[in-house]
Amino acid sequence: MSGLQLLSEHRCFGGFQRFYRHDSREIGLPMQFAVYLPPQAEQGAVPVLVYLAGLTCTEETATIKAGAQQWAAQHGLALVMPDTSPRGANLPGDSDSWDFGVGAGFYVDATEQPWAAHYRMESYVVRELPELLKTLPLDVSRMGICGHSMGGHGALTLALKYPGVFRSVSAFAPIAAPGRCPWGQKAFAGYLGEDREVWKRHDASELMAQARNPFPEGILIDQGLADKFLAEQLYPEAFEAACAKAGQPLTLRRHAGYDHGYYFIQSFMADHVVHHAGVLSK
Ligand SMILES: N[C@@H](CCC(=O)N[C@@H](CSC=O)C(=O)NCC(=O)O)C(=O)O
Repeated sequence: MSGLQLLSEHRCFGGFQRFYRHDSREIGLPMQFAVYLPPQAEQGAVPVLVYLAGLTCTEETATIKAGAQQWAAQHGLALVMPDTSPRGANLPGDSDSWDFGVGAGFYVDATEQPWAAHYRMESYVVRELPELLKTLPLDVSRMGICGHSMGGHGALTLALKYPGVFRSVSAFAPIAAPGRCPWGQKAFAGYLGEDREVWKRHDASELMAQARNPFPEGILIDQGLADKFLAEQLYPEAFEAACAKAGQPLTLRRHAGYDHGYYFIQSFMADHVVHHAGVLSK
């Protein structure tokens, strides 16, 4: 018994788009996630690309808007799209703002009260989800991770913290230095407390500055230059500098005219799937 409840299944590019619900051990509440199984999964276990979405999103957002399934079908990659926070905890203030609490779990394990009991998105993504995925035709020894904005922060930090879990990493417009930006400072103070040394353990630019070329096949980041959040919230240049210091190959592409939304993500999704498929097929 996997404990997974299949909520819906839809034919999509020769494979299946599925939505699951389960009682989460780490979160202590029911959680939902989306899985795209490409046609190749009918022949055997396929590699997995985990996609972490941004603030205000659910497991459905990128499933509907990112246009990733067509490329995943071509390259034989499964897509796993989790939710962005616990839901139903009903903690005081958890729905007062769109950048903290519900829809804004920031992919960390909270240590502060009242968040610590349920806001455990790091352990959920890194430990519980792979165990659940083993019950599907998925090869969790070949997993990559990608994400957007808050999810880009999640993808970069979880890849850097758990290189044994994720073999490839990429991001769209990631919050690349959360310790320096209002979104990150608010989330880290709320979930982790005021100690900035603790924040550094969850900050992609700080983690990368201490690393030594952990992803020799490179990291891919796309960033729109018409992104309204770029100057105040994202700091790709901090991650770029940290990669240079660490000897980490980075392809950081800056695109004139593209904003922060899913039209931008759709435009470059094929390249991200190719990036991950190239690493995970070896
Ligand atoms: N409500 C906000 C906008 C919220 C927003 O733009 N969310 C982004 C992620 S931002 C960083 O994590 C997102 O992906 N939204 C979903 C979508 O469908 O675009 C505001 O008022 O500005």
